[in-house]
Amino acid sequence: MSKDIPIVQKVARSVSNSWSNGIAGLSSSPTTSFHSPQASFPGLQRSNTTQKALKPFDTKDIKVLLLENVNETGQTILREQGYQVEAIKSSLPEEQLIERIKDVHVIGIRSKTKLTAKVLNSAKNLLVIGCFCIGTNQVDLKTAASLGIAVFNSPFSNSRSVAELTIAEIIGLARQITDRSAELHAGIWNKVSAGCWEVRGKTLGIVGYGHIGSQLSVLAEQMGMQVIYYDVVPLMALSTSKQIKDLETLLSKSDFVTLHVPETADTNNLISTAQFAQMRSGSYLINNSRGSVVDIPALIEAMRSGKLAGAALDVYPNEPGGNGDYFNGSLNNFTDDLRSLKNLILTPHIGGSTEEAQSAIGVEVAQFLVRYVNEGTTQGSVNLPEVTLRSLTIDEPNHARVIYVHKNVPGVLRQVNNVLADHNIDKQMTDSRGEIAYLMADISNVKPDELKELQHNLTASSAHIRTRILY
Ligand SMILES: NC(=O)C1=CN([C@@H]2O[C@H](COP(=O)(O)OP(=O)(O)OC[C@H]3O[C@@H](n4cnc5c(N)ncnc54)[C@H](O)[C@@H]3O)[C@@H](O)[C@H]2O)C=CC1
Ligand SMILES: O=C(O)CCC(=O)C(=O)O
Repeated sequence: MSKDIPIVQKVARSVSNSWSNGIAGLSSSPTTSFHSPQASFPGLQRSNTTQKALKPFDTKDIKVLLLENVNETGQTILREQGYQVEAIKSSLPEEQLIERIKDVHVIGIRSKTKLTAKVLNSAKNLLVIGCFCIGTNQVDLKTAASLGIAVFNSPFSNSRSVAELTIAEIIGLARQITDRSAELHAGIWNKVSAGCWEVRGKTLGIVGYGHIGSQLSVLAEQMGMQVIYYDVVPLMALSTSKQIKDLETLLSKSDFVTLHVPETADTNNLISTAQFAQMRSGSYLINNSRGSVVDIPALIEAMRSGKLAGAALDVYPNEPGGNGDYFNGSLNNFTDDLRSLKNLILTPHIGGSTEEAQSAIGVEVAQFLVRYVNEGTTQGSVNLPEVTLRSLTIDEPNHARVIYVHKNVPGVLRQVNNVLADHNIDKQMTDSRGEIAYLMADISNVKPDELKELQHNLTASSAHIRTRILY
């Protein structure tokens, strides 16, 4: 298979000046020395104008910490901005994370790093979090929003990879491939057909018909499977698949059940003893979603009793921060039981681990991070309101961009506009999400020595969470 990574849309170096109450280490003396602009996000620009790229401080003052082996594509985009990027292959335990996160402005993680309230409260300079994956359950999104820290993810760049892994597992379980392979690796020739099946004509029950579930349904139908799905919201059925009104009915009709739901309070132990009882005898369960979704002791019991003919697990309640011989009792006390079971495919959370997915995720999330740091754009954020303004251009030399994250309470806009009253507000956009609101305003005729006062006055409001001024 080709190792070539897909052509990556490079983000040109384009860093705005930033005057932020939360950033230590950045220059506090903005100048008017505007630099040659480059277009980094063409879609957001007006035609025939060139985006302004401003650098009153050295871009290497932006510190980025990337954990969990974030793909080279993402690292390159961030380095090309001039940011100081440190990339580590594993995740970090909480105490080390608290130490390391203190002075970074940007952190990039995948599914293992837990950004809890305790960790976030120690991240005094943190502007933005990039989850280089789909799931964001590892981040305390509410606390992040309350601190004015934006969170981005990659909503579907690895969906196809997870769907393809699931297809491989459906056939692998039906034919007991991993058992036969393990036997032959041990020198045992065991040619059997009992309990091995074609998948054609069998019923696949998909729980969670989002990006992954619906993609999987198309692939499964192409192999001649009948697809039914259960989701908490009504969703358009692709091809000939059918939505089922409740989980119990889906479980009782499916030969293969596969889970593609997020980790939430409602999906915790979604499949437990009662649900295994509702499944068909000799059916199969696949969990490529999150470890909390399946009650593993109940699964072990269902496998031992013969109720299940096989299962595949890619995710576990506790997963190690890096690679190594961790699949023992130290993290999860049921690992020995799992390892002893036949026709149980165990994979180390590799659903999204393909070259294609990782390089695409690297680009997508790094671009979100750059846009947020340089321009304040929250489009794509999973925890802040989505706000964007078209770029400032070199035709607007004395403009500044005010970014104001604040509590969503009455009277704030009046206060902000009073502070900005001496300037023309060229464009302004504000939106709220729950208790948090996000305002962006481009103002003209701003002299460099007025920036400090603007910053001070905006920060004075009791509703203030975070103010940045880009100019
Ligand atoms: N193993 C791996 O490497 C990977 C695992 N994942 C996991 O897969 C999950 C699903 O990913 P996507 O399909 O992209 O998410 P998605 O958000 O597109 O779809 C999830 C679907 O689940 C439904 N849902 C939520 N709660 C439900 C419940 N209680 N019962 C039934 N349906 C429910 C939602 O309505 C939605 O349609 C992610 O949240 C992530 O945890 C994602 C990528 C890679
Ligand atoms: O590849 C990873 O680290 C995480 C994949 C995953 O679970 C996700 O995208 O939610």
